[in-house]
Parts: sequence; C-alpha cells; structure tokens
Amino acid sequence: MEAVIEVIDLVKEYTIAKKGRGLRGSLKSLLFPQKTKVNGVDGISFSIAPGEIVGYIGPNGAGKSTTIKMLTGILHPTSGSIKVCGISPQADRKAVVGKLGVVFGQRTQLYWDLRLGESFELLRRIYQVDKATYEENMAVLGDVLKLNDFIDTPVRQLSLGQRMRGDLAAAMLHSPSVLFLDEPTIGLDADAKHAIRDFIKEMNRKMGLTVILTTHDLDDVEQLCSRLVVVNHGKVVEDGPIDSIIGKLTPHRLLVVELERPCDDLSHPAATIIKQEGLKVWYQFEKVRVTAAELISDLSQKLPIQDLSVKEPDIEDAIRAVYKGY
Ligand SMILES: Nc1ncnc2c1ncn2[C@@H]1O[C@H](COP(=O)(O)OP(=O)(O)OP(=O)(O)O)[C@@H](O)[C@H]1O
Repeated sequence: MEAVIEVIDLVKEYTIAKKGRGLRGSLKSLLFPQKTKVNGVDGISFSIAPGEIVGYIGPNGAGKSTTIKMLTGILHPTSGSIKVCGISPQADRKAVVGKLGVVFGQRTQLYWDLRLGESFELLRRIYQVDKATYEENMAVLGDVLKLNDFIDTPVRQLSLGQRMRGDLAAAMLHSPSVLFLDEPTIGLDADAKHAIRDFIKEMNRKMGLTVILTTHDLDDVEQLCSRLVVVNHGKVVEDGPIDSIIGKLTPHRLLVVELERPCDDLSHPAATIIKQEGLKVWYQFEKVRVTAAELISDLSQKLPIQDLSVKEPDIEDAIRAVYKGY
C-alpha cells in the first residue's frame, strides 16, 4: 500500500546567535554577533501507511515540532524529502494543506469573537469546502463531538474541553486524509480526554483517517497508538509497534512477594532482590532467563508466601528507558 507520509533523510538546520558569557560577553555578542548552527532535525526517515495512528514522541527539544512544521509546509527543510499523499509540501503547500487537518492543543484556529458555528462557517469559506460536503461533515462531527450543546456560544466563552472539541471539528471540516495532533489533551479533565480520544478512534475506524500524534501524555499514546516513532536529538531512535518497543527496552519484570514470616535465605539464582521492606520482597528478573511461573514455583518451595504479584513493564518504563539511553 502506498504510504500517506514518506519522509527521507530530513534535516532542518537552524542558525542561532552565539551568546557570550557575563556582561562583557553579552556586549561583545551585541557588537560582533557570532552565529552557530544546530540541527533541529538531523536525518529523519519514516513512512506512514493509510489508517495508522502513530505516536511521534520524544523529550523536549527532540525535534518533534520541527518535523511537523516541515510536514505541514510551514518550514522548509534544509535537505531531504517529504511526500504527503504523494505531494511535496514545499512544491505545493496548498494541495498538501487540503489533505491535512492540524490541531495544536495550546492554540486554536477558531475565532475568539465569533460563535462556534460562525467560526466553522468562516473556516469553510477559507478552506473552500462546498456546502454539501460541509453539511455532511458537520452532521457527523456534531454528532460524535456533541457540538450542539455549545454551537451558539462565542468561542471565548467555551471551556477548554469544548474548545478542543471545536478545534477537532474545525480540523476535519474539509475531510482531510491525515490529522496531526499536537498535545490534543493537554490541560483537559478525565472526561474531556476520554471524549477526544474516542473521537480520534472513531474517525480512524470509520473514515480510515491517518493520525500523527505528538504528546507527552503517555495515556494518549497507550490508548490511541499502535506504533511509536521515538525521536531524540533530531534522530529517530525507535520505530515500531508499542509492545515490541516496551519488550526490547524493558526486559525486566518484577515479582513482589509478601511472606508470612521472616526468612533467612530469600535468594534465587536467576533473580535479583532490588528492595525489601519488612515481609515484602521485590525480585527483578528477565523473562529470557526465568519465567514468572518458574520463579514463583521455585520460591514457593522454599518460602512461606502469603501473597504475590507480577508487574509487567509499561509504556512509561519503556519511554523512560529510551530517554535515558539516547
Ligand atoms: N526557530 C528556532 N531557531 C533555533 N532553534 C530552534 C528553533 N526551533 C527549534 N529549535 C531547536 O531545535 C531543536 C528541536 O526543537 P523542537 O521544537 O522541534 O523540539 P520538540 O521535540 O518539539 O520539543 P518540545 O517537546 O519541547 O515541544 C531544539 O534544540 C530547539 O532548541
């Protein structure tokens, strides 16, 4: 299947002013400005198939926004190539914009002084969406996002959750093939987050919408994405299904055992005791050396076990490992 997004060897070089230290250095920089170059994105390649929901994640300053800005045509790459639905955003930005919906959690494309419905109407004209398509889309969007409750409210009076629902609808008015979401649930309460995630899943399922999600909220990632592209220092450091990334980066599991009474020898040859608090003992083990079942069976033969639980590593453990390791 042809990729919806194809990025090859993408580089974005920024030129920044070098600042001298202290008052003397600052004055010198002011009189004799010196420039230095940094690569915000440093040779990124990936390909996204139609209908994928991909988490594009990384620590602060990793290069996520820079990538998204190049994909949407806001920034020009220093080198490398981008194709969105077969079109280069640099060669034909207008055509690419027609294929994309973009939502920034921290900004809005709605008009502060207009009612929500009027904002949509204005955007319809800007995007040049014909009336029939607009009405068809609004019927679906209004229903899924429950916009009717506040369609006549001025945008400035909307709650953050209502505004986000409005922004999602605005991004979908022109039936885009790809939706870019930048921190779509930031600052929202649990119910509003739930509504936003449900909407994304529904659009993906019903319309085959391709979604690229940039977020620091790992619940978003876990609930929405089947694949992660992890960037750090402008490079892709992991790309694959979430489960295999977790498995690869966090080979350790934990067995927490609660004893009936104190015992002298708690050891096991294939596990490490990483913590002990009273009668509670934490064993760390690797699945490749010993399975949880084997470990439990061995320990229960020599220890009076009252209770136990196995903790599988989660996405947070994996992401912490990626950010630490690169
Ligand atoms: N306009 C700019 N001029 C100079 N350097 C920039 C500019 N924009 C970004 N950078 C640098 O490029 C690198 C990547 O920044 P970018 O904003 O893409 O990161 P990010 O992953 O989106 O971070 P965050 O999670 O904090 O939003 C950083 O080192 C940043 O300082």
